[in-house]
Amino acid sequence: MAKPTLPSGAPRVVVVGNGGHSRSCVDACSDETLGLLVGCTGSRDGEHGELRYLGTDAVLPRLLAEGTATHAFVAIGSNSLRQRLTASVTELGYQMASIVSPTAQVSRTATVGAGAAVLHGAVVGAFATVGEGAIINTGSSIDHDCIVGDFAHIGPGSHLAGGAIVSSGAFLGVGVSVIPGVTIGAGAVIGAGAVVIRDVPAGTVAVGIPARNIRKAQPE
Ligand SMILES: CC(=O)SCCNC(=O)CCNC(=O)[C@H](O)C(C)(C)COP(=O)(O)OP(=O)(O)OC[C@H]1O[C@@H](n2cnc3c(N)ncnc32)[C@H](O)[C@@H]1OP(=O)(O)O
Repeated sequence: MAKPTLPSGAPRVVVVGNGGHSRSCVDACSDETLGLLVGCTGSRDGEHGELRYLGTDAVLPRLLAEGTATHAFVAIGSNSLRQRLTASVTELGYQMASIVSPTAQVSRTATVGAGAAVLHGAVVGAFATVGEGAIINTGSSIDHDCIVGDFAHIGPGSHLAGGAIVSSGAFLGVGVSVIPGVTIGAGAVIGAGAVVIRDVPAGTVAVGIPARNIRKAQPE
């Protein structure tokens, strides 16, 4: 990626993770909103496609100490791993960057937490809240007054109607619809294409139309 000219005080951001979700996040970055992307860490050497690979996560303390990076963005699709790595890089002393695609629409009355990603074409409605480290994936929408908890993931093309709540660490697969006012519990998993019309308990897998609880979610 060509290095833009930025003010000397601009955030210097290392992207933690170099898999598919990382590629989507970097594609949704703009230099104006994020700062200078200095490269990525991860386990798959040289496979990011866009960012310079800086090594495994073991290089993170050095990057911070030498001033190569000031901020981190954890670009990992797994909710639990993203949460653990966020805790680790925060402990190291990194500030957390968040990503909002220039093609996303975020209401001026909405809040987007540190470390969150709002990807291409997503819509975050009036007075909605996106928690820390949450993912609002490509083409999804969360309408007015929705709450998406910390480290939750709203999958591509999923839609939350007004006032719906997706609790911390929950995952909605691609193309899920949630009717107004429903609460999805912490760590719940909602299968692709489901239509959720009633509350889903924490730690439960629910699938289908209407969504039915099929089992307990396994720890990731
Ligand atoms: C950018 C990105 O790519 S973001 C990532 C987006 N990822 C996704 O959308 C993945 C969403 N994942 C799913 O939908 C998965 O099927 C899960 C998590 C719901 C369940 O996965 P598993 O635990 O492996 O379930 P498994 O495949 O064993 O299926 C269990 C049962 O549920 C059914 N089932 C599974 N998923 C669904 C679904 N989405 N809708 C309806 N029924 C389903 C299966 O047919 C099966 O039924 P049966 O017992 O009658 O045969």
